[in-house]
Parts: sequence; C-alpha cells; structure tokens
Amino acid sequence: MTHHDQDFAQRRAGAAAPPPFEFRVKGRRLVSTDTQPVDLATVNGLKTGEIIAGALPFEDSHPARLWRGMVQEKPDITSPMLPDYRWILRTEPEGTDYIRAVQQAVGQMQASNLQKVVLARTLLARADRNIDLPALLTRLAADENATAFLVQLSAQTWLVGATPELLVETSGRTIRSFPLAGSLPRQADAQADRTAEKSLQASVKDLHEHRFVVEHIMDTLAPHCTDLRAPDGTATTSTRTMWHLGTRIAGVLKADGPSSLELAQLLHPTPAVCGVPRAAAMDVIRRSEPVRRDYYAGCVGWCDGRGDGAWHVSIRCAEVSGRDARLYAGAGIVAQSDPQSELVETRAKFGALLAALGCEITVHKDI
Ligand SMILES: C=C(O[C@@H]1C=C(C(=O)O)C=C[C@H]1O)C(=O)O
Repeated sequence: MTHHDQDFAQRRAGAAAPPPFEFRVKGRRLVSTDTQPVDLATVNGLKTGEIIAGALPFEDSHPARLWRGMVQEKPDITSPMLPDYRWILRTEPEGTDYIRAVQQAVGQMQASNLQKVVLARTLLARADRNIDLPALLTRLAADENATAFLVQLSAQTWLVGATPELLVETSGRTIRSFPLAGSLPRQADAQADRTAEKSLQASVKDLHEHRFVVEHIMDTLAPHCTDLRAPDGTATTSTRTMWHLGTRIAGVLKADGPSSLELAQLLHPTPAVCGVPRAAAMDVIRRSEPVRRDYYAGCVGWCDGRGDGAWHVSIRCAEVSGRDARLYAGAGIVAQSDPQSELVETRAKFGALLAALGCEITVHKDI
C-alpha cells in the first residue's frame, strides 16, 4: 500500500479527523498546528513562520473561530475519491418563499432608500454516511480560480468551501482586493457560455450591483493607503460554475497601516454580501432569511505576526456535520432584479459544492 492509499483507507475507516483548519491556495497549503482555538489578540504574539487562520462570522453575535498554524509549500496528497453517497435534499426556505422575499425587497426599494440587499437561501443535503471532509476539500481545490477552505466551527462542525472572492490581501505595504458582484451561471455549450459572459459584461443591472461594492472598498481603504487604484471598466471572471463581474483593486498601504486582519474587519460586510445602506440591508436580511448565516458570508483567511495575510469572503460553502451539509447561496438584489432569475442564480451557486460532494444538480432540478 502506498502512503496515499493508506491515508485514504484510514480515513474511510473514520480514523483520521479533519484538521481545525486547512486552506489550499495555488499549490500552497495553510495548515493548523494546534488543536486549541486562539483569539484575535494571539496575532500579536506570533513567532516568525506562524499564522493565525480561520473564520470570522457574518455578524458579531458569533465569535471568531481561529487557530494557530503555518504555511506549507508541500502539495496535498489527499485522494479526491469519494464514496458514492445517496442524498436527500431539502431547501430552506423553499423556492417560493425565497421569491417572495426578493419581491418584498424590490418593493421596499421603491418605497425607501434601500438600494441593494443580498438575500441568501440554504440547501440541506443529507448523505447516507459521514461526509469525507479532506476528500471534499481536495475536490474543491481543483477549481484554480477559487481558494478552498476548511475551518472547524465546533466539536462536530466544519465550514468548507471554495471562494473566488478576495476581500483583502496584504504583503508588506502592497494591498489587493478582488470584489465580485453581478453573476450568471456557466453554460455547458462553449458558444452559449461565451454569450452568457458577454451579456453579463453588458448588463446595466449587474454593473450597477457591482459598483456599490467597488465604491465601498475604495472608500474604506483610501484613508489607509498612499496609492489605491481600480482599473477603468469591469472585467469578467469565472469559476467552474459561475461568471462574475470583478474588479482588481491594488494599492500601497501607509507605513504602519492596519494588518490584513484589521482591514478585513474594517471592510466587512461589503455590499457583495450585505447591501446599501448597510443598516437597512442588514435589517432586511435579519427579517427575511429564516436561517441564520453564522459563518457564511463572513470572512475566512489568515494573518501573520507582521500583519501580512489574505482574507476571503466565505461564500460557495457549507456547514458540514457528520452526514449533513447545509449549503448557502445568495444573490444581490437591486430594484431591477427579476425574482425568478435570482432563484436560478442561487441554484447555480450551490453547484460547486454539489459537484464536489458528487451530487448531480441535474438529477435534483427542483432545488
Ligand atoms: C452571496 C454570494 O455571492 C456574492 C454575490 C454575487 C452576486 O450577487 O452577483 C456575486 C459574488 C459574490 O460577491 C454567494 O455566492 O452566496
């Protein structure tokens, strides 16, 4: 038996527990070294080579989930093979209730100063045996345009996903952000896929949705930078399942500027996951989403003792516990939104996780 097979066989027997955190970023792995959680202040006492990493919640009512760890250049050897699970799926809220919430939000936009709100729904997927988290992470990491992450939230629960959205990254005084907003599902046919990309690029509604996010990030970062630029025009970017509008923001931090962790806290929640104005959008989210977001639409990432690090928006993810996965997906709603299209967009956003779980979305068309 090779080391690789042994590792897989052990895990199938349930011997190896998932680590408290692991990130996969373009061939590098960020791995936990301690099994005891740490708090935000731990960042001040880190030794060279150490990081803290984990998840920040959508709302402050939940604590940060952080652990100490290190960056490894070693590639991963975990097998991407999964057992052939049988699935039971249930959406929460049901599609009709999600559509009603979108209609109400659009109505509120006509009668108030609410301009954008991101409304999410969830999909409960129950397998016939425990979900193999390390294999799931390896499968999610196959998408080169996403950062795959696994973060322990409680004794039995992990947040796992693959996000394409970079909230903020700093290295010395160099700062970057890659906000996304405005989406269309990818198409299997190459010609149809290209048409989808072009129509997204030309969509006034999506460009409008996108602009809120770029403005928020520029306004929040500007006081901390000596130089900050967003390119003219918005580009498209893709994952294996979605097209998005994205803007590559780059700049130079002031000397003794905030750490990557502090910047993530300043920026969060952006209008990519909350809305404009923020307080009104938060109010709509709290009133119309029946399932609390917990760590979905928060941040996942890492920071070292000098403040360098990267924080991503925790989207395209699920909370996994034993046989159960709760998948989350949201869509930005503006006055011109069509509720049925927003439902389809959230369904497509479940696609990355479902594919990684080996659950065929085409078999479950009604989600
Ligand atoms: C909220 C999600 O995605 C966000 C919303 C987007 C949109 O509304 O177009 C696009 C990318 C993300 O910023 C999600 O995937 O759950």
